[in-house]
Amino acid sequence: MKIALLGVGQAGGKVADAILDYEAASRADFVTDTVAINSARADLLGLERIPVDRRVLIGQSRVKGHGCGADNELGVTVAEEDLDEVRGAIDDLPVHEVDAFLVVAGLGGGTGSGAAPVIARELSRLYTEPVYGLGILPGSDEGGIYTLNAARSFQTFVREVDNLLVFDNDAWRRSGESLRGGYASINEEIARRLGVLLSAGEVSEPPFPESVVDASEIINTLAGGGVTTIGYANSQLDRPSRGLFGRREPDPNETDVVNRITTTVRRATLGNLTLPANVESTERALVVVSGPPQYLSRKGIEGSRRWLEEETGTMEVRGGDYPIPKSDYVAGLVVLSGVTDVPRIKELQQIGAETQRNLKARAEQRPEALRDLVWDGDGEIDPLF
Ligand SMILES: Nc1nc2c(ncn2[C@@H]2O[C@H](COP(=O)(O)OP(=O)(O)OP(=O)(O)O)[C@@H](O)[C@H]2O)c(=O)[nH]1
Repeated sequence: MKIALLGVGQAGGKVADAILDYEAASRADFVTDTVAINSARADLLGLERIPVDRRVLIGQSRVKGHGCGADNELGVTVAEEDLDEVRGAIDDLPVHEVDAFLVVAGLGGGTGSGAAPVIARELSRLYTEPVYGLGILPGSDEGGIYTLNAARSFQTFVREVDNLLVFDNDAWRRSGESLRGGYASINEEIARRLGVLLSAGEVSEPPFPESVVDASEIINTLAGGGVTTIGYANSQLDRPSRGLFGRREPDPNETDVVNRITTTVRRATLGNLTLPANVESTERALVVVSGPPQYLSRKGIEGSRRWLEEETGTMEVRGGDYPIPKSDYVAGLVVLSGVTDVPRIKELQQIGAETQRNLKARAEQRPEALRDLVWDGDGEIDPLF
């Protein structure tokens, strides 16, 4: 699937950069064009892969290139005010070569959280191609305001896109990974998952897939809107070295191949989702199995599809393969689209609502508290003027 990629805010830009890294390392060409949009000049300068002339600074007259400081209403305002600048960049996109748009942003801050839904709405207004969002949820240790921002942006973003793919920074941390050392490894993980999905149907040299996951398979899986979570797992291959004279590797046993695929797909679905969700609440699903061609099997993929049908209770499960000859592992990627039972979103909304109540109550008490602080109780002290 060919996409136009728009990274909004710092997280959006960095994840877009990571997706371009993945593309450069893979055999496929799936990003037609990229645009980074931010209100912080330094964040735009820090990007590596997105071309300099595809970086758009918004909100300069209001925030002077310093970002929105986790104020996502300001994020909305600067995007709306500078929509012409954004439109200018979008106008340059070779839209005839694009199957869909992908707008990426961290939902906890100001710029990405506020501007991404505005940009998605504008893309939907201008083009007939689907507009997907990739929203990153903040870690729960980031604090109330980030959670409230994410809860508000989530509601709006879901409404403005054709489907919102969600990645929860918290789920990554709970899986035992650390957020320390920056977000580099988490961004690589996001890029890998999207990369496998989007590049599977865009292989330009043999071996070609037996069962191609093309753009229409992805679009049909994401049709109907809502929220999507993506599972991924891989199984390391113990491949014999080729020896001095490049002996051909013996073909693996068929039963082992099938078992490896089905186990990997189960692991991807049950323990490794970008947003933990009750699998039974899935509306549509898609499975892609990648690896060296001799480790891919129609029987294995069919078995995984059937297993997913049973597990999700939906009959709409699509599937295909993505041969990568030099890969050292077999990977299973599972897209669960239209999930509705997602405890983390409920938690986010609950904490967000508490934070909002707390902020409102404090704002109401503040004028009186400040008056008490500034004026001496008996009014004996005269102000200067
Ligand atoms: N996965 C991932 N998450 C990130 C990254 N950087 C920030 N985040 C998350 O995204 C949220 C928003 O942060 P930023 O993207 O820096 O914020 P912004 O959209 O630029 O907005 P302002 O800085 O407030 O103008 C944070 O609360 C983090 O949860 C990143 O590189 N990767």
